[in-house]
Amino acid sequence: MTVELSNILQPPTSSETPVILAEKVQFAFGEGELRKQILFDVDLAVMPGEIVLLTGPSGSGKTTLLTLIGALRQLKEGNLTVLGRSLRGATLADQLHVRRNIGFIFQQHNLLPFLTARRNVELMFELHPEVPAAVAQQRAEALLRQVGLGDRLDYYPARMSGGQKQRVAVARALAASPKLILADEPTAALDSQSGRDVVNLLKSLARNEACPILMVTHDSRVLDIADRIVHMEDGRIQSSNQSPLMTATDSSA
Ligand SMILES: Nc1ncnc2c1ncn2[C@@H]1O[C@H](COP(=O)(O)OP(=O)(O)OP(=O)(O)O)[C@@H](O)[C@H]1O
Repeated sequence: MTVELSNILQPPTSSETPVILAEKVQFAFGEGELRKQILFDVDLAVMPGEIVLLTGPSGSGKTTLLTLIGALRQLKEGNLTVLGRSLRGATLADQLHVRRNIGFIFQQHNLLPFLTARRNVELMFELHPEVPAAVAQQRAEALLRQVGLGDRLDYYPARMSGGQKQRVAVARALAASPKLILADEPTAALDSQSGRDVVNLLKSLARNEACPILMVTHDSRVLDIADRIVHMEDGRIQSSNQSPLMTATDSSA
């Protein structure tokens, strides 16, 4: 058997290492009598390039799990490794490393109202001072063109529709070439067509950059973008499946 030197010198390829690995994750809000456990023994692995949707009833713990994965909350029980960093008892430096490498998209676009579309996207690079301003400007402009807003570069959020604002949020999330996108109900505030446009854009841009996505959604209209759907109930993962569309496509092949 021939063993390539490059295989010896290099660590396992990233395709073999989960971007997110949660093992027996528990989480509770409050202390003592007010303690309320929200997550129970959550196991989840997301591989590079995967698009995984997290569904489940209101209050089942989806957002809580997403914020733990995004290093926006402190994990105390169980193990959670994101982008190669263990988040249990993580230092602030580790948390910041993980956050800097994630593109976040929320239900509300969270654009700054006093900045233009272009400046809202460029703002991401304040977390990356190593990127020269001219490069940041070019990247912001190119992404806004890719999301179909080449003619809105200097518009303020107040002059854009909900779908356009969410497209700016997609451009912003992808600006600094994140290694993971976490999206929480990104289509909830949008009409059906705008919602589809936003997730299709997100999918194609993320695919171009081989960036995995973990998206919380109640929106049955966008389930077909998923490689896999993970369903949560009462703080537990109930099932993990291929998307209905993929299953339908497979069986018709
Ligand atoms: N800061 C908090 N303090 C106390 N309890 C909280 C806090 N945030 C969320 N919860 C509770 O944790 C549970 C899970 O909330 P979470 O937002 O994770 O659910 P979800 O599945 O994302 O719900 P939805 O689909 O409605 O957004 C809920 O019972 C909620 O009331």
